[in-house]
Amino acid sequence: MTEFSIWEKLKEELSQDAKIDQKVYNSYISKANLIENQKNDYTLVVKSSIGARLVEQFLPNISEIIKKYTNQLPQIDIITNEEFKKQEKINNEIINKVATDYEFSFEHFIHGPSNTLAFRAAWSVVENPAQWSPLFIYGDSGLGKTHLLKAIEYEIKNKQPNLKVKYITSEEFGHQVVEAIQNGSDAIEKWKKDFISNDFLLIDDIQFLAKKEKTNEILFTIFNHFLENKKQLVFSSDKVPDQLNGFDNRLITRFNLGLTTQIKPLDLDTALDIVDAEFKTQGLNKEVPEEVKNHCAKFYANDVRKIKGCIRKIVFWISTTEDSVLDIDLLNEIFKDIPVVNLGILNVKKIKEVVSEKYGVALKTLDGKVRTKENVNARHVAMYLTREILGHSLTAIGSEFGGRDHTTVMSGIKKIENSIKAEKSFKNQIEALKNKIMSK
Ligand SMILES: Nc1ncnc2c1ncn2[C@@H]1O[C@H](COP(=O)(O)OP(=O)(O)OP(=O)(O)O)[C@@H](O)[C@H]1O
Repeated sequence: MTEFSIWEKLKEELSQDAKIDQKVYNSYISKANLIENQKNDYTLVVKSSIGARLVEQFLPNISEIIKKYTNQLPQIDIITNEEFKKQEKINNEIINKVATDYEFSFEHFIHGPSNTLAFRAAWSVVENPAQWSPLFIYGDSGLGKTHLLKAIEYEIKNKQPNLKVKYITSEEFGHQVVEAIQNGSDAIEKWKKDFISNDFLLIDDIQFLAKKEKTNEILFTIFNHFLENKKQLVFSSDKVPDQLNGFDNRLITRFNLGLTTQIKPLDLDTALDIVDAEFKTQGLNKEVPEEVKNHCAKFYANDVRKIKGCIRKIVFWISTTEDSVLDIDLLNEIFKDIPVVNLGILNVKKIKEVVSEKYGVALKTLDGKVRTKENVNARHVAMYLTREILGHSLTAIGSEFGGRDHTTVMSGIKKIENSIKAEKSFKNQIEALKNKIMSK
């Protein structure tokens, strides 16, 4: 018998019990709910605290009736609706927190050549707090910076609960500073005190605090406190400290004081491991052909978020379309509305082939160091088209074109953009190349 039917039975019997005041029954017992927490352990939820007190005196009667149905004397707690809602909220928060936190743990961070340094740096912060402070992790969007910050938070919270750790996005940080400032000097001091009481402070996407003078001033004092007291700071950003515009120089110098580490676009093996893990997480009970995995990994190696999105889409498609065969043709079908995701056709190699043919330069010189005018122009065009068609990040393009840094890539792309603006014939030439690549 479920707790619901027990309760319905109980109410029937209680309503006929001469020892129970009818007013108490009508106002409270008939409107209460009985919840079974575990076997033989119940919570009776009553609408108000007065009601709870009145019903309490009938607990022995209620227990006896339950025993008639379960053969055991139950444990019953009485709480009010309000208390119940609060408790339920806390329980839900705990459940959600555990689920999301665990997803972002070190165990779930797949590492290989492209991100292993950042992974090890994050882990060393957990093992030897403050030895490397601040730790500054930078890299393009979707490559796991937040994941590593949250993994540090998860690890400290669960394994070293004596240490206090605070993870915060820079937007939230800025928002809290503004709110505290609006509430006056006592509020800002109280807020700062609370902040510096942490042993670990992890601020995500610090680039969003650029040009926020007052917030940066406060960050500066918090920063100094952490350094002076040998506590751990961790920042993530999309750029190295020296390229962060809109920050005071004294903050940039401090960002550089500890350990700075990059997460690079994924190498193929790491991307493939992530693809495998994501297919497993999504619960696809079908063999995934190597060529499909390869395409997902290669195409999205510059953003894990996109790898995950792509796999979710594939799994959804497979689970809703009967008899579909998971192969490259199916991928092209799934992603046909997004031309750049035409997985069977487009990749950097194809772009390089079309460009080298057009300008009559050898394919390998596009990655090389030869700086004749023709080679440099062809290289810049190929980089520009890689950005334009595939949407790869500057850093990714740098590694795809012979290990160049992203500023070199940026200036090459800029030159092509300027020429497109200045010369109609050049613009047409680039358009024609683009069409050729897209239709290849
Ligand atoms: N190496 C990895 N192993 C497993 N999952 C990863 C890895 N890198 C990233 N992810 C997952 O990819 C998604 C995006 O990662 P995350 O939010 O950490 O990126 P980010 O670098 O902080 O991006 P942004 O700069 O846009 O905030 C998350 O679901 C994260 O768990």
